Amino acid sequence: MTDRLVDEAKLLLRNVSFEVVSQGAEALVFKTKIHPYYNNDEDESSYIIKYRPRKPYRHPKIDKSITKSRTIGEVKFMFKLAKAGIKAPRVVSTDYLNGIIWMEHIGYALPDGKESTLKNWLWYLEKMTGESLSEEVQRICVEVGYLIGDLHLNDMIHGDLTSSNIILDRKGPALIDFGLSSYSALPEDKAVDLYVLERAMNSTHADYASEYNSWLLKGYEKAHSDGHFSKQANKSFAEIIKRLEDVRLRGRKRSMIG
Ligand SMILES: Nc1ncnc2c1ncn2[C@@H]1O[C@H](COP(=O)(O)OP(=O)(O)OP(=O)(O)O)[C@@H](O)[C@H]1O
Repeated sequence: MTDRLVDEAKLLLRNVSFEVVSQGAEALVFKTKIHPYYNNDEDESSYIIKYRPRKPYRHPKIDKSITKSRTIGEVKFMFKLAKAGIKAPRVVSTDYLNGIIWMEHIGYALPDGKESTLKNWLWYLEKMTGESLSEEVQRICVEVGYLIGDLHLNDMIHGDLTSSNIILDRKGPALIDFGLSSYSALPEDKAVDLYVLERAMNSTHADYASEYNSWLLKGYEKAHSDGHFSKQANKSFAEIIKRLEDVRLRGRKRSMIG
């Protein structure tokens, strides 16, 4: 399956050598050294190519239109993030008709060779070092919470916050994967975004999730209370947290009913 999709991508990306990074539900992700427009043989930069393949079970016309609108939606969201100064990869180029986004590669290799997603980093610490609750982990979780706070202060919703969709870069944490992103000023939508992350942390980092989640919320609160965005931000934080409690309650009821 993947081989066929990689072959399809090779046809679209002629003369571009790449390695496969991941195959998710929506897209294949490749890493390349090649810049789409200029000869960069001399520089050390890497790029990520995200490719949404055709879905054979969809009518071709509908498939084309879905791929086009999702790719454009993701690219626009990334442009807005850059404009708002929220850390995320910069878009280099897009071929939206073929579902391709070429973007800056961010992050670095962890000592075990894996990409520096928050998940891989926390797992590495959990398994290898016994330093899961260090001051550094607390600082990074607070920074991630602050980043998400900034996202929400700009009325932008990620839609799929997990520890895999946060990459630790030398310049600080950054968000990736905006395939489910949207725009909303509603506390409910922001609370659901936070709840998705809380659930993801609970399932992916079960032993330390309560500490991680409380540090993430601490950073989220800091973004709302340090006055860098607006004076009203504090009030909106209180509304979001109230909503988050409702969302958690609904989540618990749903899991009790099954
Ligand atoms: N700009 C980037 N820089 C570095 N690594 C990246 C970048 N974008 C994606 N990746 C890597 O590729 C993986 C998958 O990317 P992404 O989440 O965008 O794809 P996806 O198909 O939507 O994934 P999924 O369906 O699993 O959520 C990430 O977890 C990360 O390891």
